[in-house]
Amino acid sequence: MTMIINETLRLYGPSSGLPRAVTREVQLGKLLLPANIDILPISIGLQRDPHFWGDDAHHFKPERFAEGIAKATNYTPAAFRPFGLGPRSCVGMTFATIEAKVALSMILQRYTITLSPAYVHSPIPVLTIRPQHGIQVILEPIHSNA
Ligand code: HEM
Repeated sequence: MTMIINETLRLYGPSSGLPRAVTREVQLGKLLLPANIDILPISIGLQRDPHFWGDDAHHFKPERFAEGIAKATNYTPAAFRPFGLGPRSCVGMTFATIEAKVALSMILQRYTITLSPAYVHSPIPVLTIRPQHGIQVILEPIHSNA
């Protein structure tokens, strides 16, 4: 389940970019950033970059996390940062991850989930990344008394 959550956050994490204030002139690779500007590094670009993730970067492949995040990113922490990075990273990361696992476990103990034929894949950024037309699924009870 951890691998599935990580892969979901890699491709469809709620945060598409993390705004940062540049307080002093800084060289960032080939770019010379002047002081007193705001920048928006796009996380979703890094998390889909074939340089880090390979030619199948756009495919949903949870098994790429089978040996952990460090191995999946080839030891490049900035390539996977759905909860940010560094001293201002998300304080709710552990809570959110556990909550997702508890909720999913409760659903999967009771139902099988199939994607509805009505589903249209169209993730869009509206403050956060979200499915433009919702996610229609078919839930079937596993036990007759569910
Ligand atoms: C899947 C769920 C969540 C995701 C993807 C997420 C993602 C993020 C991201 C990307 C940041 C910005 C980090 C940065 O600027 O480097 C952030 C900050 C923050 N998040 Fe979350 N978050 C989630 C859930 C939560 C929850 C459940 C809580 C509270 C219980 C929470 C509390 C915070 C707080 C307080 C900050 C600001 C930290 C700071 O500025 O020092 N988040 N989160």
